[in-house]
Amino acid sequence: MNHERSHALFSRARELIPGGVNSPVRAFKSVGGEPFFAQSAQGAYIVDVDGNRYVDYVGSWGPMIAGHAHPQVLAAVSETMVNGLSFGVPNALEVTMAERIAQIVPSCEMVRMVNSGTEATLSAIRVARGATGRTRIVKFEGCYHGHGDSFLVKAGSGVMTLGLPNSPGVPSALADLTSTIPYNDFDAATKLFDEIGSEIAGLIIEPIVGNANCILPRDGYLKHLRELCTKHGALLIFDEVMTGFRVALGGAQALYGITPDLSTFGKIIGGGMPVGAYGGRRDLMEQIAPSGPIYQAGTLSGNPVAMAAGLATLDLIQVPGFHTELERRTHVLCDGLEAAARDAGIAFTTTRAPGMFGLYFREGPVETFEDAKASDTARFNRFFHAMLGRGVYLAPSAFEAGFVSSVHGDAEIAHTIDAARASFAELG
Ligand SMILES: Cc1ncc(COP(=O)(O)O)c(C=O)c1O
Ligand SMILES: NCC(=O)CCC(=O)O
Repeated sequence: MNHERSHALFSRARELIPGGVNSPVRAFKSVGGEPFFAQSAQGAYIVDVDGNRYVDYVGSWGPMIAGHAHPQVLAAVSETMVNGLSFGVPNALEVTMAERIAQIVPSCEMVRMVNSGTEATLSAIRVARGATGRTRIVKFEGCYHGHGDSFLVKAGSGVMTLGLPNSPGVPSALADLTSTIPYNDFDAATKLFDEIGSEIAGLIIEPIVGNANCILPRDGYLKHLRELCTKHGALLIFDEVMTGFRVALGGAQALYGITPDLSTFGKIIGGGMPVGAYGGRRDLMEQIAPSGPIYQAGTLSGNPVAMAAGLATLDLIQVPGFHTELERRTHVLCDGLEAAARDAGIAFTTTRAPGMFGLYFREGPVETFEDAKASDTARFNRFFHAMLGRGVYLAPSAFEAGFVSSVHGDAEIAHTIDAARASFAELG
């Protein structure tokens, strides 16, 4: 594959943009090599500036659940943009969006739109602190909630990939207020709440962890956390920026039947435009300015074009059976990859939730962050490049979930499994 133009762009980018990228996970740091620069993307495919075409399992890190450049989403954007790109006064589409989210996710009795997942999570913990009058936050090792100060403590995603789980620049006075515990460890949560439960404002969790590869909750684990929060007067915050509208229409909270106090969203509800949202119990959300004293704001929040793209995407995924089909495709892909690895005698396993998956170069099961870290990442890196060379783009890190969209059809999945068969054979 020729990557001449991408290489030239990356050289220019590195002169002026730190690391050549506007978000670290794009830099191919851990897998090695250089990122490709996108020219266009359509359906399940992304095409680079050198004309190479890849089946895309990153999907812009989550939003493209209905495929890239879906005609209905593009039409909604074009129809909306001619009326103006931003108003700075309320518009009808943001009301429709709030109604839609509240209808799909019943725990969100009220919703506030923001511009990224990071904004959603940092606003949610501000509400948790403001409403409870407490300061401590609990999170889980390997979970990523965006780049807010309070979350860059033993975080996943790029910070973990780059070995920077505790970022410089976060004052220790603030980081010390974030306690981290191992995901899926019932006793660690009980013990922490027994010790400092009365000081905990909120516990934030990726109900399915997608930023330390892909780790599913053990039976009863989320319920256990719900009970601990209720008992100790702390708020349970589900960060559904990744899982929301994906693992089920109503997100992980619908899949597992748990009601959080607050939820955060992003990615899919923007349909590829910059969007985030947070919502939850009415009594909590009413404490946000201007109805209450907890301040949170945004020049571009509720942007009409972003709302239009998000609503059009929600229209596409609200079709009955959408998520069942997404789940089926995820299984076909993961079963195929496991079979190919078995035939090649490679220690390999997958984890799956509807529309998302994890790949591990080790035997299963994978249930904890420690299990995920025990994957042979050097092998993953070689596999990543072997797949890329065969026209399959996986997340460029052993610690990121992959995404399946509704337009990853039989042909794309079959191509992926064939590519994996050849790639596994090369790994030896
Ligand atoms: C679970 C989770 N929360 C929060 C974020 C932050 O979202 P954003 O990158 O839009 O700020 C991400 C992804 O980046 C995420 O996966
Ligand atoms: N799972 C990782 C992300 O979704 C983050 C994308 C980014 O930081 O660019």
